[in-house]
Amino acid sequence: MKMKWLYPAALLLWLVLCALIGVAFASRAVHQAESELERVTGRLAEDIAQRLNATEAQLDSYAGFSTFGQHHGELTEHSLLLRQFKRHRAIVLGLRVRRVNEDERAAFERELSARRGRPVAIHGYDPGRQPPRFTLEGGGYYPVVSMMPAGELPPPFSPALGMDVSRVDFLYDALRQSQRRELPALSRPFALGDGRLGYLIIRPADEFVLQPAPALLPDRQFVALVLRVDDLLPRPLNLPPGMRVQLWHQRYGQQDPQGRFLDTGRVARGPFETLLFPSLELSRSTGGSTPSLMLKVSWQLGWAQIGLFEWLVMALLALVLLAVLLFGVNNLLRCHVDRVAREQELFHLANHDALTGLANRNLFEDRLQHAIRRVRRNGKRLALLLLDMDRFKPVNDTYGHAAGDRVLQLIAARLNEVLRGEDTVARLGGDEFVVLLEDVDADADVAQVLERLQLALQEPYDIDGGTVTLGVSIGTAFYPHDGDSIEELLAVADRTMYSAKQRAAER
Ligand SMILES: Nc1nc2c(ncn2[C@@H]2O[C@H](COP(=O)(O)OP(=O)(O)OP(=O)(O)O)[C@@H](O)[C@H]2O)c(=O)[nH]1
Repeated sequence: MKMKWLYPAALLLWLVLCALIGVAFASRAVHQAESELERVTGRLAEDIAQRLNATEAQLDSYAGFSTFGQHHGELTEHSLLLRQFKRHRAIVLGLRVRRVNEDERAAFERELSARRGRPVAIHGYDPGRQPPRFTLEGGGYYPVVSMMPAGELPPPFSPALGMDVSRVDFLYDALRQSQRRELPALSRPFALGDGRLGYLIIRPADEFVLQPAPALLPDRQFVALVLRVDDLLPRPLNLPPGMRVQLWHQRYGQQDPQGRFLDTGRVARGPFETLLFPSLELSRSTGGSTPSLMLKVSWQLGWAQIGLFEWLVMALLALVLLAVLLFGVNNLLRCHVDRVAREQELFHLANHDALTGLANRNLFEDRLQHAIRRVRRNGKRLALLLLDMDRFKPVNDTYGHAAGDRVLQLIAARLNEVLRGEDTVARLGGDEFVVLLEDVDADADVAQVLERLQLALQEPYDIDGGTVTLGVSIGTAFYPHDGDSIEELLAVADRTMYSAKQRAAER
């Protein structure tokens, strides 16, 4: 049996095992990455919530002192606000907004103009126009009644005094949210004057503080802060390679660029990496007292997930596996070769004569059987020659058994020399040999072989201590003429051999 397939099979097994090791290490890396993603997402969500809570606290204190300012003058309010701004760099602007009904509008504008010392009218804001166009429509208004600082203001707040918040959809949306929940609400982000992103946080002012100012009841007042988006998240973000952070307003879809607070952008990965490694993602709702932001952290994993140590361990495991497999295959092959050699040896011992190396009776009968079957098909003849040496016993008696053995070996060698390769010669025992000639065409051919055998075997044999000469008596039998079984053929050959021996003895 050929065992050459063992090497490719071992190589295939090795590749499969290497792939399994790779998968095990990769799944371990993915598991670690999942924990890391959870940790980073939790940390960011926590951070954002804390920052928004701090901003809400600023807004709460602004709500307090803005009404206080109405009693003690705006100068006091502004100086308190300025102090707050200095401590909290993220704050860009503080605003106070008040609801004014249509029938109160004229009185309100008069009062605001008198307070500001210049004409102030309620106006809308159309950011689509360059320069922006300020318009006004009927109904109720939410004009800005106070703002800080009053200098260079970012759109949509320039000029903000008297601007109707309800005409800016995203600001009005935040205002309505805060009104409904009686809690702070966030607007979507918008561009500040310096091009950076800002957002507005707004809440109703504390009405019980307004009690001593009946002129303002039943109007609702709101306070708002405009803050920089940059300060909503820790800087730098310190993200692992390949990680992407997206933060958007819950009232906008993830794909809507209007609601986007932050997007660190997709990280480029090779096609092989995207094919082999999974992409993980985790979303969290975050914010202050009313979570209004969505945080999504996605992570396309890649080669970087598997560290140098893991690569080394994998390479080592692969090498050890290869060595073990090659060792196993070599051992298997060696065992196989040994077994085949042992089988061949056993076969030889079972079918050959130990002294001369010629076929024994067993093998001879087998060959004869095969030859009879072949000849039955092709109609040819077989000849069986039975050889018995004359005067062999005296060799043993005179020169010893070892010399007799040597002579038997020399006889075998001469038989092999005289006969063709395809003829079978066997030792039946003692000094008796048998020859099988196949494809015999004519009797003359057999006679020729008999003569050659007799000449060769009658030549003197050199042994230790002298030279011996032997005779040989040969009996013949033909298949199918003399029988069609081995026993019949051997019996006929034995008879003719015996007659030949007698003739030789008489001479
Ligand atoms: N050395 C040796 N002698 C053997 C072996 N096997 C048998 N013999 C001997 O060979 C002899 C064969 O006997 P025979 O055939 O009667 O002897 P022979 O002198 O040839 O007599 P004829 O055949 O009548 O001429 C016996 O003496 C056996 O002991 C063997 O393996 N080695």
